[in-house]
Amino acid sequence: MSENTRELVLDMLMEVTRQERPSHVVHSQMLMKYQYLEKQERRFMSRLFKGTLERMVTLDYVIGRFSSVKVSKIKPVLKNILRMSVYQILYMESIPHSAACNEAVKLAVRRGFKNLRGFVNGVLRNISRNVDQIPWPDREMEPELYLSVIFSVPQWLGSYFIETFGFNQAETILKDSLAVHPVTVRCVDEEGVQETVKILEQEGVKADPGVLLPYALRISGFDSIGELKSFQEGRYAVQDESSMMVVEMAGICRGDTVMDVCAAPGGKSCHAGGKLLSMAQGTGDQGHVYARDVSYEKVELIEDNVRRLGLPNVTVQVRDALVLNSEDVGKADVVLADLPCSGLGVIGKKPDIKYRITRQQITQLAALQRQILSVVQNYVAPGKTLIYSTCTVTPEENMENAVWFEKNFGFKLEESRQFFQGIDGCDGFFIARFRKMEPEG
Ligand SMILES: C[S@@+](CC[C@H](N)C(=O)[O-])C[C@H]1O[C@@H](n2cnc3c(N)ncnc32)[C@H](O)[C@@H]1O
Repeated sequence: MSENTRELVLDMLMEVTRQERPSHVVHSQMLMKYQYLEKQERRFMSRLFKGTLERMVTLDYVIGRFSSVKVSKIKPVLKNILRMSVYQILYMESIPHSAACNEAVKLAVRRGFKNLRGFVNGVLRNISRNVDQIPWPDREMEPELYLSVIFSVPQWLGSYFIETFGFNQAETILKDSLAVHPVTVRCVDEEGVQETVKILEQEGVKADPGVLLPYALRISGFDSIGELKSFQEGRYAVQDESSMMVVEMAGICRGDTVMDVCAAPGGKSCHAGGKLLSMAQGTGDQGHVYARDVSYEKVELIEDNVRRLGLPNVTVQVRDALVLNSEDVGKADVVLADLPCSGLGVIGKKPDIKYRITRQQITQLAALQRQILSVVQNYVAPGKTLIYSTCTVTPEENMENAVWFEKNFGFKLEESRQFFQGIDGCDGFFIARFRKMEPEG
């Protein structure tokens, strides 16, 4: 790999660790921007970038064991150079240790740390010589530190998971977050899944069935999904099966009015719109989805998906879900409230979440969810449905909020499901379906 490739990865890591942009955005922009690079180089960059981020706590632990300077005292650029080099040494068998060390030293010099090249070289050579003697924490004696270091999560999060789920389930969830998973897609033509499989195979993509739904596929063996013709033609949408379950559980009927109050990038709105279209079956009764989000930037993401998937019955609007629209009161057959959350069900896909989230933010998010629910419940027509969902696993944001909602508003909790990554074969996700009570008399 060229020096330049490693330098690009360093820049990407700097952007994420300075909290300028989320990792999935930095990664997809890299794939778009460097389309001219060899496939092999782009794969190397993806692996090194994602791997280093995913394993950051683990890498810092190892650096800390072999460095004379405390990790917290190492300058951010040098720290990221060390992290990505230790990642190569520990996890990339095809890279000789000497190459990882030499390239790191050159990179440090190019970034103005000429006088620290001995330090970088020393730490990396020391790690390289002792890969088999790293003193990892003990699973039985130090369970919290063990989860933190082995599965690369902040220690408070490891402790929180143990407290909430017990050690074994916490370990299963965290282990799955580091596993390599195929990309899950929702076939738009639910009846034509086999045809989509054939088209994907012609593009050199492996497609396996999903575990929860017949129209879900797990695809792998491609570089960037945006470059696949089948994707550009709108044959499928990238969506986890847990998220597809939202529309499945909503019980949408022909001609329904659906309000998706936090819709970007439009996964569930597009699913609902497609379902309504296929239910219409030439009757012209296509129903309607109002897909809303808080900003123009967010709404543009929904528009892109609606356009690509060709859905005439989805209207995209900028709306703040915290502000009541009086003209919508009692108008919806289905309100989808897929609310902002801590995202702990998707830390495998978006590893920066696990480093940024705090215990206090979980509590704040649970309160925000309550606020939004108390506004958007007004849009549900009597006898109709509200779906509350999150891509997280914390009881505070999920079942506790569902119980609170049933207790405080005129709704009946009809069904709820909590999915766990590593247990249910999908992302960690929560869905609750409520029915609005009809007025008495
Ligand atoms: C979990 S995501 C929604 C994912 C989406 N339902 C999908 O399936 O593609 C939560 C969304 O809530 C939006 N959001 C946050 N606060 C909001 C508010 N006050 N009003 C409307 N949307 C908001 C965020 O911009 C974010 O896009």
